Amino acid sequence: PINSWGYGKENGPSVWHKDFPVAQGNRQSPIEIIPKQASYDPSLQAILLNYDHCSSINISNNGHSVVVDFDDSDDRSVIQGGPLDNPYRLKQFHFHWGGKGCHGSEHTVAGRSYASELHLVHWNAVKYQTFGEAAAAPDGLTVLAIFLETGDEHRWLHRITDTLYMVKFKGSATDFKSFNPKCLLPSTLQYWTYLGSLTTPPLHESVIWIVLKEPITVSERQLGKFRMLLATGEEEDQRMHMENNYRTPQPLKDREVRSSN
Ligand SMILES: NS(=O)(=O)c1ccc2oc(=S)[nH]c2c1
Ligand SMILES: [Zn+2]
Repeated sequence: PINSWGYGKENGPSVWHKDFPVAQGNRQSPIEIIPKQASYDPSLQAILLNYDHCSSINISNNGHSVVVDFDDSDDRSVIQGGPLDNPYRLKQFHFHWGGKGCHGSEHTVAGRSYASELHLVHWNAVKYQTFGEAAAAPDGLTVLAIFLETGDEHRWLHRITDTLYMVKFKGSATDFKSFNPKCLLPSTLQYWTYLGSLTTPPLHESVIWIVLKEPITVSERQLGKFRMLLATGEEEDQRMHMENNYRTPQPLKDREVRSSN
């Protein structure tokens, strides 16, 4: 069935095009970012994140990642500025990670990948009525991507990793209130930006990507807790750990990557 996609040999990124032909489209994500080939655009503004009154609702395991959902019924948590024409509302954030070592990010930078990548997903509530409608529109979504590299322990990530045991199984969810993702940002907001897509099915070409240049540092121990999550449900007897849930870079085709200062 169409919703059985995953990251395994039989249902992974190399066969997604069978159910989702746009996988071979002209603005697919992720991409390899080559800093020297990115064009510095002085007209690009700074990224503005107004997350102060953000309201996270819950944390859940959808079998592909662990997702923190937000109340997006008003403009309390928005991203604006940068390449954006209007504010985009925060809907959810989730992660992609590897099995071990330094693979796991989706975007790569001059051939190097990071251990993990955090995606903060926002939608254009000025032009569209629902997330679903925006997710299918060329300027519908903006995803802020943050690289995670391993090193010292991240002082705030434990708030997430301490709850992962409660969402071990696919389909599980638990309350996760008043978490402000601002605590997961690096110290500078320099970025690359380009037009791309969702990196998981349905792979809609609806994302204005904003990829931060500066990674955040998390410990191997913290990252290890993500790998204890299961891609399978409690009732399934064949347990599969959730890891290597990343798509590899796609052809840049006729796109340019712009760089902020
Ligand atoms: N990995 S990602 O491109 O940020 C992304 C963001 C939102 C999504 O909603 C569906 S459905 N699939 C998605 C993938
Ligand atoms: Zn993602």
